[in-house]
Amino acid sequence: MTLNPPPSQQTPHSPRRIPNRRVLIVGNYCHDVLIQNGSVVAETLGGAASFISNVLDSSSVSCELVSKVGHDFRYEVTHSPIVVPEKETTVFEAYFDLGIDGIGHADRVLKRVSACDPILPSDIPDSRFDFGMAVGVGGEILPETLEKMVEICDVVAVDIQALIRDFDPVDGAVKLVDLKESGFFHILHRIGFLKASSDEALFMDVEQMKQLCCVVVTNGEKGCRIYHKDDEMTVPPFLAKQVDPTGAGDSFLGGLVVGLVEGLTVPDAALLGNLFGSITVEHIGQPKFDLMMLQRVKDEVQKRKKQCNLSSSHNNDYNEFHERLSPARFSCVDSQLQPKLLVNGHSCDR
Ligand SMILES: Nc1ncnc2c1ncn2[C@@H]1O[C@H](COP(=O)(O)OP(=O)(O)OP(=O)(O)O)[C@@H](O)[C@H]1O
Ligand SMILES: O[C@H]1[C@H](O)[C@@H](O)[C@H](O)[C@@H](O)[C@H]1O
Repeated sequence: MTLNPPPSQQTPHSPRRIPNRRVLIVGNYCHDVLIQNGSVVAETLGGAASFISNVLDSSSVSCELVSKVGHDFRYEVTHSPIVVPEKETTVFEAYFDLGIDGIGHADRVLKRVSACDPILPSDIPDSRFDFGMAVGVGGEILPETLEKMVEICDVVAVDIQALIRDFDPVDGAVKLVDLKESGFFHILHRIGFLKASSDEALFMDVEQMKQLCCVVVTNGEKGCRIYHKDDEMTVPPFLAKQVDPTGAGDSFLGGLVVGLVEGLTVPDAALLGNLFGSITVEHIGQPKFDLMMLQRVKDEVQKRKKQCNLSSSHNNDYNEFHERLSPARFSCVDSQLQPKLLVNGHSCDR
């Protein structure tokens, strides 16, 4: 199975004089408060946009980020957000001791306790991009925002959490609505990739969506599964010692897009996604990727591209790529230093 990136969903536009910028990330930064047994165990920079830009920046993939925060935003970030002085930054509380259902599904209960402004089409630059990533966390992506993204980006990857989250009016608890009722359904035939966790995938019809775009369902320590038209396949995980699952799906999506921008096939790019996801669960908050590991991954990606160019028969053998990436992944050993406050009992031993 090849599962190559779907062709671009470009709308007709005049011939380009200026080359595309590479990746546009749209989604608000937030403050994450991690709570266990009634106590705050960590406060960190959050938001899918922050985890994704961390992966892209670390992998030297140039990106532009559109994000809104309030006057109280606390973090130094590489990609400056738009500050809305009269608003507060989006805040999520993540409760790690509620709602664990015994079979590893709900690893945390999330409450959005404050929400910054939505991102409007006019907040997004008018340039063209190779990839767009619609990665809201607190309802900040509007249907018209996504419409603008599909117009200016060759391929758009969407995290379903940006589309199907609803928030309890009293305590902000995150609820999910069916994708068909989300108000975004009419735009989805124009996107390239839809990423969902296995819990979120229950809120869409995968059989229907895989006809419209490439669907990627992540499944924690089990890796991920890709669906496109009549093809589907599982892409294996990397072993990790889980400390905090926050941001794993975001880093996964970052790794997937790094692979696609580099010209890898979808399964190979998903392997990079699994790699960055597995490293992220070993950290509380934003992972700092080991420089040696990043260099080894870059080298392996280049080797893989050469190999695929030489022989199309290698295209489907992503197991070999997995074997080559595994040692690179284990050069990143600082997980031993992390306090293990948020282990959920679903981690793997190396
Ligand atoms: N315990 C783990 N061991 C190894 N890899 C993991 C583990 N947890 C997550 N991953 C990797 O990260 C990817 C994304 O994880 P997951 O499916 O938990 O996403 P998610 O629920 O969207 O995460 P989040 O909402 O916390 O960002 C997985 O497909 C897998 O590759
Ligand atoms: O920082 C986290 C992270 O981005 C998660 O993917 C998202 O589900 C949460 O809402 C957010 O607080």
